Formats: sequence, C-alpha cells, structure tokens
Amino acid sequence: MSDYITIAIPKGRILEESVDLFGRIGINCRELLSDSRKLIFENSAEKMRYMIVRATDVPTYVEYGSADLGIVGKDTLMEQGKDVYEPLDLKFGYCRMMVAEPANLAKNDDPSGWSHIRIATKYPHVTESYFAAKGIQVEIIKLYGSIELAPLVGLSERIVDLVSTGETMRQNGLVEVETIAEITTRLIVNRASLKTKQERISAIIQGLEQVLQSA
Ligand SMILES: Nc1ncnc2c1ncn2[C@@H]1O[C@H](COP(=O)(O)OP(=O)(O)OP(=O)(O)O)[C@@H](O)[C@H]1O
Ligand SMILES: O=P(O)(O)OC[C@H]1O[C@H](OP(=O)(O)OP(=O)(O)O)[C@H](O)[C@@H]1O
Repeated sequence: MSDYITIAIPKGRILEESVDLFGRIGINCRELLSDSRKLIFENSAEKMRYMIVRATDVPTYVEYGSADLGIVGKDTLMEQGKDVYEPLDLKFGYCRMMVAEPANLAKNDDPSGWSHIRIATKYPHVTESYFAAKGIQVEIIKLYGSIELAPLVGLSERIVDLVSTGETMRQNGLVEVETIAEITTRLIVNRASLKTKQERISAIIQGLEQVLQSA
C-alpha cells in the first residue's frame, strides 16, 4: 500500500476553485493549472499525489482506490451511484438540475398532466428515477453535450440539464419547468483509504471543514 495520499481533481470548470480550496489548507497543487499535458503530479516531501481527470471519471478512480480522495459535482454522484464516502459539501460549483422545454410548449403545458414524455439528457439514471417516482413514463435519449439543441431540432420535446446563469436556455428559447436538484461540488473518499490512511484523511477533511465554516 502506498503511503501517499492521492487526490483526483477534475479538469474543467471546477478545477481552479478546487486548487484554491486545497491551497487554503496548505495543500499546494497549483501545478495542475499549468498548460502541461502531464496527468499526475507528485510532491515526495509531502507524500501527496495529484491526478487530473475528467469530471465524470473522478468517482471511478476513487471507488477503485486509484485515488484516495476526489472532487466532483453532486450531479455526477447522483447519476453514477458509486460506492464512495461523501463527507463534505464544498459549496462551490453551484447550479441546478432542471427539466426544461421550449417557451412555446410551456405556454400551454401542465407538468401535472404528463403521462409519457421524451427527454434528452446527460443524466439518464437521475431522469429515470425522478419521473418513475412521479409515475410518469419517460423515454430517454442520452446525449453527451449541447443538450439544449435537442428540442430545437425535434429530437425530444424536453430536456434535463444543468443551469447556472440560465444564458444557454435563454439563448435557445427554453424555459425551466421543474427543479430536480440543487447541485454543488463534493469531496469524496475511498472507503478503504478512510480506514488505512485515517489520520491523514481526517486531517484533510477537518481542515476543509474549518475553511468552509470560516468562509
Ligand atoms: N453551468 C454548469 N454546467 C455544467 N456543470 C456545472 C455548471 N455549473 C457548475 N457545474 C458543475 O461542474 C461540474 C463539472 O463540469 P464540467 O463542465 O467541467 O465537466 P463535464 O463536461 O460535466 O464532465 P466531463 O468532461 O467528464 O464530461 C459539473 O459536474 C457540475 O457539478
Ligand atoms: O446556465 P448556463 O450558465 O448557460 O450553463 C448551463 C450550460 O452549461 C453546461 O454546458 P457546458 O458548457 O458544460 O457544455 P456542454 O453542453 O457541451 O456540456 C450545461 O450543460 C448547460 O448547457
């Protein structure tokens, strides 16, 4: 077993805030912000290792123990349902997971009357269980990006997607119809590491907790 602590940090929109947050508890991983194509960085003096991965791959690295800790959006955790420990809401990366549809359709639409709908989304599992709980049958079309395009070209009437500023929806003539969940970024931990590296991991969790409380 390695005596290093390995952290999986996602490239993309939550990278910078993750690096800043770790910096505030004395974990310096600013190298991850460089333009380098390197995917793993090591600090042998501190016995720390940092991996840069796709946001959707973070839970996999943590579940399998390739990383002890990971930073990931709640949306990804809800969708994947991986077996990881989720001790902390890091409070940044706020957005909402919404059901949306074209403004024209929304004018005369009543969600309480839906019985069978078609939805395009990056989140098929969350979508399925959200509508199943309401007794609504849903046909899901899985997409990987630019979800707002689907209703504009007749691929689906509605979508489930993340909204933060609302600009993408506005510019594509869509309106929010229902909120599925409020999303923030979470710290996740490999369950075995929690026991085998308990002291160092608890210190990191407590450090982050303090920083978040004082924010
Ligand atoms: N407007 C937003 N759109 C998408 N994600 C957002 C938004 N605001 C905050 N987030 C959060 O940022 C996380 C990472 O998003 P990012 O766009 O960097 O990766 P991704 O494209 O979803 O993942 P991948 O590259 O693995 O497909 C999301 O999982 C979500 O929790
Ligand atoms: O409310 P807004 O601030 O406009 O943000 C929401 C948009 O951002 C995300 O897409 P992203 O930029 O990740 O691109 P993608 O469609 O390729 O996933 C999300 O899927 C929405 O499309």
